[in-house]
Amino acid sequence: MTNYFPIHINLEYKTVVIVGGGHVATQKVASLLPAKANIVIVSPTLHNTLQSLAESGQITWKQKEFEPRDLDDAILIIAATNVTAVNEAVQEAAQHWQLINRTDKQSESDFITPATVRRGPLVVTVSTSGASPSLARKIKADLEEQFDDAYDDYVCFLQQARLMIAAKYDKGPQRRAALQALLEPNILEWTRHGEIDRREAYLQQLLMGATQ
Ligand SMILES: C[C@@]1(CC(=O)O)c2cc3[nH]c(cc4nc(cc5[nH]c(cc(n2)[C@H]1CCC(=O)O)[C@@](C)(CC(=O)O)[C@@H]5CCC(=O)O)C(CC(=O)O)=C4CCC(=O)O)c(CCC(=O)O)c3CC(=O)O
Ligand SMILES: NC(=O)C1=CN([C@@H]2O[C@H](COP(=O)(O)OP(=O)(O)OC[C@H]3O[C@@H](n4cnc5c(N)ncnc54)[C@H](O)[C@@H]3O)[C@@H](O)[C@H]2O)C=CC1
Repeated sequence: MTNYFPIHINLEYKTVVIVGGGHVATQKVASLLPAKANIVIVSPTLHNTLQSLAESGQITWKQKEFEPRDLDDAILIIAATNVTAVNEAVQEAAQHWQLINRTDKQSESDFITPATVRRGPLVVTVSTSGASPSLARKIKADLEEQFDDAYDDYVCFLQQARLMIAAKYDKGPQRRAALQALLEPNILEWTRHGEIDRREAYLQQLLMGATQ
């Protein structure tokens, strides 16, 4: 089994080339779009969902069969055609500095993509290291329930509160105690119920030094 190293890459304005424009390519595009990558699809055909994204300029579609020069600017490459020989040719054409994901052959991939739950800044990913992609998908569905939509606003609040606490207290025990007190479970509940005033009052207390 490969022990993959999990990282979160900033792909903004970086080019990701996907060869193939079918179901699997559509799944990969869905997880790449929030990362604001420059997504280029090389494929003679395009899945319906991807057609509208191409029309609105959110992705670039090169309507053609794969050629090695299609990979020129790619930092990441996803080989997602239904033809093994084409996926092999994509792998062959990749330079040593380009990372490739063979969607049909895990053992030949430099990276694999996890199942991902996004709630604003909160990103929860699941991987089975390729052992069972379906299990990764199932665990994701469970996590979607556990981390409901309220987490978006909740984590954004924690981010702002953390900045305010850092501005108020120097590094040290008082700052640590205030940051720790932010994990008070009521804050999530207040967020869920729209009780923003109570949440704000709690933060103001922390900023006045009340952490016990
Ligand atoms: C190694 C990896 C490489 C990669 O693609 O990155 C890979 C490889 C392969 N998947 C295959 C099949 C399926 N994959 C899914 C679903 C997902 N697959 C995803 C990731 C990964 N799939 C990477 C490992 C992830 C991990 O476990 O850590 C998810 C999580 C994320 C995503 O795709 O972005 C996404 C869920 C999306 C979501 O819900 O969010 C389903 C189920 C379904 O679609 O409902 C099936 C059918 C059931 C089955 O076969 O188990 C096959 C055989 C193909 C064939 O038969 O030819 C291979 C090839 C091989 O195993 O070598
Ligand atoms: N990693 C994963 O999560 C999964 C991987 N797979 C694998 O992914 C592969 C693709 O599956 P789907 O997307 O369902 O197939 P699909 O049939 O929906 O799409 C295949 C795409 O490849 C394109 N294509 C074919 N020849 C090409 C060429 N020479 N140059 C460029 N594009 C070309 C087709 O036009 C089509 O758009 C399968 O072979 C399967 O092994 C399948 C399920 C899940």
